[in-house]
Formats: sequence, structure tokens, C-alpha cells
Amino acid sequence: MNTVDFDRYDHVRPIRWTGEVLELLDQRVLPFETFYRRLHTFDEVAAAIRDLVVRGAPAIGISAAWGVVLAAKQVSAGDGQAALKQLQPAFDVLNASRPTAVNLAWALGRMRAVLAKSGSDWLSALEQEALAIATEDLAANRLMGRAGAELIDVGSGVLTHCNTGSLATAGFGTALGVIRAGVAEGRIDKVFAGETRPWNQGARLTVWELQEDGIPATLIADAAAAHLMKTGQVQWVVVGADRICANGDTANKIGTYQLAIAARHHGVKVMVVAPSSTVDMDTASGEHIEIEERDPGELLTALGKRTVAEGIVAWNPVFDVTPHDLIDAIVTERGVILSPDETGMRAVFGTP
Ligand SMILES: CSC[C@H]1O[C@H](OP(=O)(O)O)[C@H](O)[C@@H]1O
Repeated sequence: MNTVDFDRYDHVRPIRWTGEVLELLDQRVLPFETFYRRLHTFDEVAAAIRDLVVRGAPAIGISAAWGVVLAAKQVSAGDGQAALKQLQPAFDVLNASRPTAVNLAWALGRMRAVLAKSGSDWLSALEQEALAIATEDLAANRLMGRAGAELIDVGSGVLTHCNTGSLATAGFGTALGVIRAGVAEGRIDKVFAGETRPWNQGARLTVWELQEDGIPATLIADAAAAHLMKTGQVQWVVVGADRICANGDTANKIGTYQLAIAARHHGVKVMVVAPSSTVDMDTASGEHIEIEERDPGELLTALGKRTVAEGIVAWNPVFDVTPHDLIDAIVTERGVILSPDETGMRAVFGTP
């Protein structure tokens, strides 16, 4: 088995901290424009998360943490507790920017906890914590990449959905990290990516990231997935997650649920890859997850041009929940849970 050269994949970075401003690679204009937007305030960070300048569960958590640092730079306080009182509105605005990915609340919780126990050095403590959140995410992705790839037999084909690569994380990616490791190790022969309508994360971002790495990939229409499985070209569906509940139910990009149903029908396995920051043991099961609904305009237009007759009504939920019994493996940096259920999740993530 070949080893994984992680440095080969480190060139796409969606989030850059300069010490003064946050720079976000604007994912709305990729792959044809590579443009870092410079943000100076927490309000700008919240808007960037809401408008998908930055997206992907771990990446929005990291960005929100830097948003707190930007807000903190405007505050004068003697210790962390005093700063926390003044920063509460910033925490609230950042937390409300997107509802489904738990990484956002998780990262803000870490920043809040650091403030609560800091003295006069609270600002540098916050900065160090934001950096730690990003550094730990990259390390988790590399671990998960190898752990997930181990489940894949040599000669396999895989299908992925949405974008779970460097763009969605601090680097390397979650599901795309497993695919990178699996290709590097010689296990994966063929990679397919669904377009991921309506925002086209698969078409605009995933196949571009793979092309940058020199990994051949084939784009399919989302509607071609069941046919792809029927023709025997894929053995695994490998996806990320925005929130994994205590029983293993998983919220991910809209369309994941129907992929899992089709996969079960065709004997294709489903792997969910996500860091522990995506695990929400306080939510018992998927029916309690808030599913973000975005502007129906995302469905009615393409590249800013109206493609649907005026007066048509559209509904645009952007996540769905895959029940745990349709998932074969949940891969985290803390452990791999096969045939996940509450017992398996609690064995890795603890009891309440
Ligand atoms: C590495 S998690 C990526 C995760 O984020 C996506 O959603 P969005 O593009 O709307 O932020 C999707 O659910 C992916 O699995």
C-alpha cells in the first residue's frame, strides 16, 4: 500500500488569518475566479457564512471563531468575563448565521469557554483558541482520511456528494480526505462526484479540487446516481456531515438521504466522514435537527439568470437527514463506528 503524502494536498486554503483581518476564499465565484475577500468585522463574517462565501461545516466553525477575534479587537475589558458580556451580541449574530451545522455552535462554545476562564490576556487567549480550532481540524482530517480509506477494498469506485474537501475545512477535507487517501494508497480506482444542485458544490468545487490534485474524477448529474450504482461502478458512497446525532442519524447536504436509499438497494456501502466537532450527542435523533431552507431563487436561476418561468413556486431545503440504519460507517478522528447506533456512538463519544 502506498503512503499518503499530505503536503501534496495543502495548497487550497479557504481561510487565512493575517493577524488583523480574516481572508476568505470566495466560494461563490470558484472555479473561475480565485479571490480572497478581506473581512474586518464579525458582522462581515456572519454575512459571509450566510451568503456562502465560506461554507462546509468545519470551515464555518473556524470562520466564526475568527469572527469572535475580530469582534474582540473592538472591545476594551480587564478580564475575560467582562469581555464576554460585551461580546455576547457578536456571539449571537455569528451563531444565527446558519442553523444546521453544529460546528458553528461548537466553535463558539470553545471561544466562550476560553473567555470565561481568561484574565487580562483574554484577547491573545482567544486568538490562540481560534488557531487551535483550525489546526486540530486539519489534523483530524488527516487521521480520518487514513481511517476511512482502510475500509475501502482495492479497486473500488466511490461516489461523493457536495464538497467536503480543503474548501470545506481547514485543509485536506473529510469525505474528500478519505478519497484523497484512498487514491494515494491505491485503493480507489474511480471517483464520481454529483453536481449537488442547486448550489453545485460538486460541479464547481469538488471536481476542481480533485483536478488541482491530479486525481481523475467524473462528474455526474445528481439524478444519475442510482443508475451509476446499478451499473456496478461504485462500491462506496462517501459523504461528509453537518450534524451527527446521538443515535448516528446524520444531517448532510440535500440528496444524501436518497443516495443512501439507492445505495442500500444496490448493495453499495455508505460512509459518513466528519470530525468530532460535527457530533451532537445532545440531540437524540434526526427529527430534532433544524433543516436550513434557503432562498428558492437558488432553484429558479443559474449563473444569475432566470431559468424558470415567472410565477413558479420552489421549495429549497438544503440538508436532509439520513437515518443511521442506512449508514455503514461513521468515521471520526476519535474512532470509526460501524453500523452506527446509539450504543456505538456512546462507546466513542460517551454517555450523558
Ligand atoms: C466537510 S462538511 C461539508 C458539508 O457542508 C455542506 O454544506 P454547505 O455547502 O451548504 O455548507 C455539505 O452538507 C457537506 O457535506
